[in-house]
Amino acid sequence: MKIYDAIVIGSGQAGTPLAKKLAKAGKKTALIEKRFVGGTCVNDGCTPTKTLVASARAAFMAKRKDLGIDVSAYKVDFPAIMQRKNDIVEKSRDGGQKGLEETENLDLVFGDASFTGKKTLTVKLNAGGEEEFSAELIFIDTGAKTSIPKIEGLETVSYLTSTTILDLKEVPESMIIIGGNYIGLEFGQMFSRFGSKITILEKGKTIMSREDADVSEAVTQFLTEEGINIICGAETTKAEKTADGKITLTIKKEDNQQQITASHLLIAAGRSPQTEALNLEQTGVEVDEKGYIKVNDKLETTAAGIYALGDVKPGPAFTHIAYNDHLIVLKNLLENADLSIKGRPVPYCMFTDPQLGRIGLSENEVRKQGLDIKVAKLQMQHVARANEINEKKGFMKAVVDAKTDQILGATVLGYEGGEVMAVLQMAMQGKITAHQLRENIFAHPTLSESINNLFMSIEEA
Ligand SMILES: Cc1cc2nc3c(=O)[nH]c(=O)nc-3n(C[C@H](O)[C@H](O)[C@H](O)COP(=O)(O)OP(=O)(O)OC[C@H]3O[C@@H](n4cnc5c(N)ncnc54)[C@H](O)[C@@H]3O)c2cc1C
Ligand SMILES: NC(=O)c1ccc[n+]([C@@H]2O[C@H](COP(=O)([O-])OP(=O)(O)OC[C@H]3O[C@@H](n4cnc5c(N)ncnc54)[C@H](O)[C@@H]3O)[C@@H](O)[C@H]2O)c1
Repeated sequence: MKIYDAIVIGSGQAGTPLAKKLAKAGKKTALIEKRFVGGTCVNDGCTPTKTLVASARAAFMAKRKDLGIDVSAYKVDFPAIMQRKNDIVEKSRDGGQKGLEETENLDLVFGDASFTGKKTLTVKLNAGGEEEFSAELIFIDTGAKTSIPKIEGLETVSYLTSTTILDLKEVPESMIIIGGNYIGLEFGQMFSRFGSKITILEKGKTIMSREDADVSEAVTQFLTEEGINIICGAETTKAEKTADGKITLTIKKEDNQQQITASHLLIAAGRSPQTEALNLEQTGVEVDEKGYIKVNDKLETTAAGIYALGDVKPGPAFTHIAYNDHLIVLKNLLENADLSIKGRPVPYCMFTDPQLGRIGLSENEVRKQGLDIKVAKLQMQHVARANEINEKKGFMKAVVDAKTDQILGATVLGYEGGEVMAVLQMAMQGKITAHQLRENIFAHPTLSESINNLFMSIEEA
């Protein structure tokens, strides 16, 4: 039995920095990872997808003629695109691994961990054999994996997930995507721009059903204009392989039934926590009905000394949230801080083109709460910078408390929407009022400059 002060399971966006900092603080630490250093974000999530989104935008720009440049011929060199993606992923993964290996007091162990007792684990080593580990402090950062919906015949067709799609060798001729949210929409637009004929099937009434209706309407419009077929309110009842190796789905929409065939199928219908293999029954760590580890506001599980961070716990599943989780746990443990996840800002950005940057409450959420609010809204076509670069799709919107003039939430659906959203996030955190922003000096002509005009729209309303 190898005895440590701390064991971190999973080298994700919380586990990697946590293990490193615990070791640097003098705690003898083991970081156990079954696959690759960096977890989902580096290997199968943010890094590869945003690298590919950039290539897809380059293809889209080559096709556009509106800026007066006519690229008479262009080719999507898919192997080169994938090689660029692989190079960036490997550089990040290798850098992360080297950093861990060079950290004193830290052992990086490649293997699959599961509990054998309250504070003991067995690790099936990737190199072969098994080893027992024990520590008083254990941190679970095992992330999530693709959820596979129950569809008759799905097991008979070879479908892709957000992980396996990253190994494609050729651009699919056509692809059906089940799920119309982050993963489905980012991959859908990307592969459409690479040349695939894309159909997105969403079971909800709209795509991006957690967002305001004006957001999902605008995104539907720009994706449809690019040639993507979006079918909402669609239940997939059956999957079959055709004689020529394609995939046919039977879908039911209201009382109508229809069949759609494509060369490829991507499942993007959500993710579920990786807790099954952990054998949590051996500890006092409880999970909810979906398998997420139950935690309190300080990320402590129901077992003393065991913490859960990142996507394996309920709540928003983003890299920056997993990273923030590690800061909360670390500072509470090592610096006697009293940090919690309660009330922390949860910004996010969906990397369609244009992007959707979001922070705080949506208009819908605020109205449901019955708060007295004012809404500021500005179409991107009225933004000077957007006109100059001809990126006029989308809008900016902010919800403002009528009494305090504080911003409660913001939506920036537009070119580099995530960056403009971050400016509004800082204003919210710094408690800068809508009135102050209306008159603030921003450099001209930037996209952020239009924050003046956004808040002027309240006065004009
Ligand atoms: C396609 C895609 C695109 C995304 N894009 C974005 C984006 O643009 N922005 C954003 O903020 N977020 C994005 N995300 C979400 C983001 O990747 C996750 O929120 C983030 O990686 C969560 O980090 P984590 O620390 O919880 O776990 P993960 O990064 O998932 O790491 C968990 C690690 O634990 C390991 N592990 C699991 N079980 C065991 C075990 N029993 N023993 C040992 N090791 C184990 C896994 O191998 C994995 O390496 C994306 C996700 C996907 C799938
Ligand atoms: N840019 C980003 O920040 C980013 C990008 C990608 C992924 N992510 C993270 O990854 C997670 C997973 O993303 P996701 O898009 O797979 O999941 P999601 O849970 O956000 O969305 C899944 C969508 O699939 C639909 N759906 C579920 N079952 C279906 C079925 N049988 N048929 C048709 N539609 C169905 C749901 O209604 C929903 O709209 C997200 O929580 C997100 O945090 C983030």
